[in-house]
Amino acid sequence: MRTIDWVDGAVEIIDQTALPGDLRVLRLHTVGELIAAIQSLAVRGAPALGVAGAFGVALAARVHADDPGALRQAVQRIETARPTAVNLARGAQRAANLLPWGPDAVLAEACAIRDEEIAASQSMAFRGADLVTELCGPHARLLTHCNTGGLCAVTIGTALGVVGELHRRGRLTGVIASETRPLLQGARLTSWELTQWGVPHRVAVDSAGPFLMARGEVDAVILGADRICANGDVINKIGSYAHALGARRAGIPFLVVAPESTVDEATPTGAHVEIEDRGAAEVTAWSDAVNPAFDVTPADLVTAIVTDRRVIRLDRAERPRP
Ligand SMILES: CSC[C@@H](O)[C@@H](O)C(=O)COP(=O)(O)O
Repeated sequence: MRTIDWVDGAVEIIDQTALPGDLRVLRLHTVGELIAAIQSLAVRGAPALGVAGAFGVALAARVHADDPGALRQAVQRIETARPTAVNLARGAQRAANLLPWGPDAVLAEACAIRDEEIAASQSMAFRGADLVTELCGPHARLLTHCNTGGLCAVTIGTALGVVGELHRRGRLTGVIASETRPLLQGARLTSWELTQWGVPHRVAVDSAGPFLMARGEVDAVILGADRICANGDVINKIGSYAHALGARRAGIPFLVVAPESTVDEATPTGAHVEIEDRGAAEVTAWSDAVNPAFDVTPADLVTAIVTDRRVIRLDRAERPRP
């Protein structure tokens, strides 16, 4: 089942706010509905956001075919619906480049982006599984953060795709999914996906990760990215940096799996990236709160980045942009 697709003139998504209780499909007919789905995290995760951005422009191209001003405004609203994952603006912009050739050309480009993400997921799963075995030996116990499965992409996923591939190869001896406060992408979504795939796993509270590593219960941390900067800084779900510090202290690899569509060679470092602030309400109803949705893991804490085309060994001074 695909997380996001174009079906009979509308965008269909799995509503990730309803999981794990309900597996519900939403049909989005307008740019407004699509933006609301992005902002509520009904569709989320960097690769899926790239596809959503492109399909959003395909929707806009149909509705505003005769109104260039409204079309431009719709594209801009889609690109900026969430700020941190580079895929969203990139996917929207790629589809928007086809606007002069009409709505069918835009839709074809959006479908190409969808298909490229499916191929990228498959490629990362193989490449990442090989690297985990190289670094950790024939049997690995992995800790993952946030949700990086098929739900964050179109199918398969990024880091969780590697976990699934290692399971298929019989090379996995344990998975810990950190619950990922406050919206519980790990406890709700990763746990649901691993259950669907038949992968035994346990959920840990976020703050337990570094201690479990220190106690020798984890062979590597593996997670995704919303943006990878030219110097190798990794922007990902809040809590990733703490896991990187724990991994460095425990002396285990910290692996980032993300498609090339997430590598932003135009952004020099994490200091240049807007970190989404999702407001206090998601954290607590009874006291003030600060709620940054992502953090920056400095490049020197990252062992390797696995994309669909390359393995960048940051521990050997390689960088996304040489
Ligand atoms: C390749 S998925 C990697 C990231 O997009 C994922 O870990 C993440 O941080 C998603 O954040 P979310 O706020 O759920 O969209």
